[in-house]
Amino acid sequence: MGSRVNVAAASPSRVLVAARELHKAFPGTVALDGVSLELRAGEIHALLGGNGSGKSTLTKALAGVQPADRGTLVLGDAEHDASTFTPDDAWEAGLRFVHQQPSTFPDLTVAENLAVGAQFERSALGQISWSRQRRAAQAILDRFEVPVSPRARLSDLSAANRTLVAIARALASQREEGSGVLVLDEPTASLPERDAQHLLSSLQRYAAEGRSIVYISHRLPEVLQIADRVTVLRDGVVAGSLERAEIDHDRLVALIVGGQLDHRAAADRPALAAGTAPAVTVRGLACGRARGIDLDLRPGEITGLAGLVGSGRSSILAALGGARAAAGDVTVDSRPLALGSVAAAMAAGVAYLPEHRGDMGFFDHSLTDNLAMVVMPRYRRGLGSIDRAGARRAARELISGFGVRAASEEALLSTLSGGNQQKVLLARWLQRDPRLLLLDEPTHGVDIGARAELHAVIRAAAAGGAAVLVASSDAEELVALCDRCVVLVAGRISAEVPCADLTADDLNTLTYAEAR
Ligand SMILES: Nc1ncnc2c1ncn2[C@@H]1O[C@H](COP(=O)(O)OP(=O)(O)OP(=O)(O)O)[C@@H](O)[C@H]1O
Repeated sequence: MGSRVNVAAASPSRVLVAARELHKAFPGTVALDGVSLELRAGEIHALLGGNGSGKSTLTKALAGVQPADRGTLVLGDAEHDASTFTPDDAWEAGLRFVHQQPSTFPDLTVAENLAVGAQFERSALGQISWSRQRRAAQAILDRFEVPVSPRARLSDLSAANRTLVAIARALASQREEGSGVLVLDEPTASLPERDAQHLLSSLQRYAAEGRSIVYISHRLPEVLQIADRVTVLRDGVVAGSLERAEIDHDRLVALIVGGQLDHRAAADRPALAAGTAPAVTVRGLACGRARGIDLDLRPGEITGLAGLVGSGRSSILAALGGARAAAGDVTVDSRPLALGSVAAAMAAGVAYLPEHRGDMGFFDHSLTDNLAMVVMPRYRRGLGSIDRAGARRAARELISGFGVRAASEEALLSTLSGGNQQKVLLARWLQRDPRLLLLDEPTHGVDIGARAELHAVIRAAAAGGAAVLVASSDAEELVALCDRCVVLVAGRISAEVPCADLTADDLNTLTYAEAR
């Protein structure tokens, strides 16, 4: 990485795209309030900001998929009215976008994925030529140094390589070699450390060729590592822009949260009394890749599940949440739990927040409906009527208690930013005072301030008597949040370590060492 040519630093580089004074309002929210941004050739430009600060809205305005209400976009020599900017304009100007879950096709091969949206290679008779297709794909993979075979099915690749294929596809369609803008929305959010590093060094290479890379992330260590410049949004305005030499952790945090982080969240919890009986026992659990899983989960204890993608972390949580078929013996408060049934799990006091919000429990209704749905008996009145005013009151309290940024309790869940949706879903389950709380990537897409708040909420749930099981690809998060960590390798538990003196590096070492 040290050999990288930093074009941005070497010369006052060309501005490829400039956004000037963008405004965008939604009912009840001003998402962009005069935002300006310059993207230069050869730079990695980090776009940061708390949940709901306007990052996605700015990205959508640049992509033309949700134009700004007003403002100007300057693309090379051409000036566009931002309110009439279209996806075609963005494409023509060489703007490409890769989202957190890239829109690739898992059942197709790498070569097929690279051909979709471009042109399939055809023989002289006009038929699709698969051998030419594979050769063309190989050339793209070589050019962007993506270490996969054109014949591999996308679903068989690691998450990092899937993302790299999506990026290669986006870059290959840019007209001029080594120019244009690539916007990446949290590409490393669910990648383990080593895969994330692989992706970051690829991005540095792509920038050094003269592109501009916009990098949206909540992971500050990555930003410190790769950003040439940073723009921080807060409440729809630019809170600050920093050049490489000015970027440091504390400055970034201060710009993102608008002050100091609240460290109360990190306060110690009372130590767990020795000999506390487990609230949940798991014996011989088998689900997906996970096999022979034995766990004792005690009330008040937060247990982390560490492991690489595909190690079985998510399968274990889904099995205990009743969302996947599974075999084995599980008890909650000494009573056997019927596996494979969400209803049985809920009745036993299990609350499960899956990794992908869309998988389970995301209903595009109002926040009130989403929060009330798991505690409906509280609001039922005689003759089938519902105490709607009571549900709205409770929703308002939860929204303020969890610091959710929303226009009102009647806003649709889909109109909230990603991190705020996550807070609502966590708030929903915590109302039930669960006995077992299962959290898969609980702070995925959540900003640094909200993350501390969510950790405090999770600790409070444990202090209230819940046994908590957390899966995360972020070792920092696990060691900060958990009492102990269980390391999974290829579906089996390979180690169990207390977190008191554990560092994230220790945990990563365990995870990878065991994987060899
Ligand atoms: N379609 C919409 N309707 C109503 N409000 C919206 C809509 N899209 C975004 N908003 C609001 O605009 C604000 C900015 O949201 P945006 O998604 O741009 O934030 P973000 O910085 O990308 O957040 P996150 O880090 O959580 O993804 C938020 O308050 C959000 O609720």
